[in-house]
Amino acid sequence: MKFSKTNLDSVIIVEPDVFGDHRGWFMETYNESNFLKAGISVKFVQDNQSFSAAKGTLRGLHYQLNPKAQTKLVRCTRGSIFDVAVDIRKGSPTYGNWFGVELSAENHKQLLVPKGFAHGFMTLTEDVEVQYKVDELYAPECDRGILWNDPTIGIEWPIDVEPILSEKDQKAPLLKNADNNFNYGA
Ligand SMILES: Cc1cn([C@H]2C[C@H](O)[C@@H](COP(=O)(O)OP(=O)(O)O[C@H]3O[C@H](C)C(=O)[C@H](O)[C@H]3O)O2)c(=O)[nH]c1=O
Repeated sequence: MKFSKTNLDSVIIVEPDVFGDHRGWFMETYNESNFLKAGISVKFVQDNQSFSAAKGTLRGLHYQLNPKAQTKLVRCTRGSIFDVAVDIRKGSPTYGNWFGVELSAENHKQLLVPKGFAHGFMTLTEDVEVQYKVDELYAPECDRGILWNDPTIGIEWPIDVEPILSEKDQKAPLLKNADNNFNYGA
């Protein structure tokens, strides 16, 4: 299992070891001991899965406020997505900066999105399944969003068509107007 840093501290790309043979392949998709050895201490309590039928579906940018903030370990098990994390910790040297990476059933890559970061993805194919582990239970009262194309963040989404969005995501606020109780270093 390989852990790679990104331009955002604590946002990590995780690449499991894949064991192929004549039947196909096997991989450990999560291993607590490997994460602890990599200095990542997290206790996941919920697994999520979503299906998006159309290419260009965009889910995000989402996060849960403290005290229900979530660390997420995201992977794509069918098709392909462009997965994005945005630093929304006030006072962070990378506040408002984003990182994106292609996660796919093919490349087996995962993205660790820590508390204090908004998360979203755009599907790059049809019939996409995304699975992710979170370390806090769903708390709708703490569920918040930021507008996917907030110009102050400037995410370079890879498909230049109008994305398919939920009503909630269409109405999400800009980062500067979003509820935010994340402070860098807190
Ligand atoms: C997140 C969540 C949702 N739900 C229910 C609430 C709604 O009735 C329905 C769809 O929820 P939502 O539209 O928020 O789903 P997504 O747009 O896929 O949002 C998720 O996708 C983005 C990329 C994220 O990072 C978040 O984890 C999460 O917000 O599932 C639950 O019952 N439990 C949950 O943990």
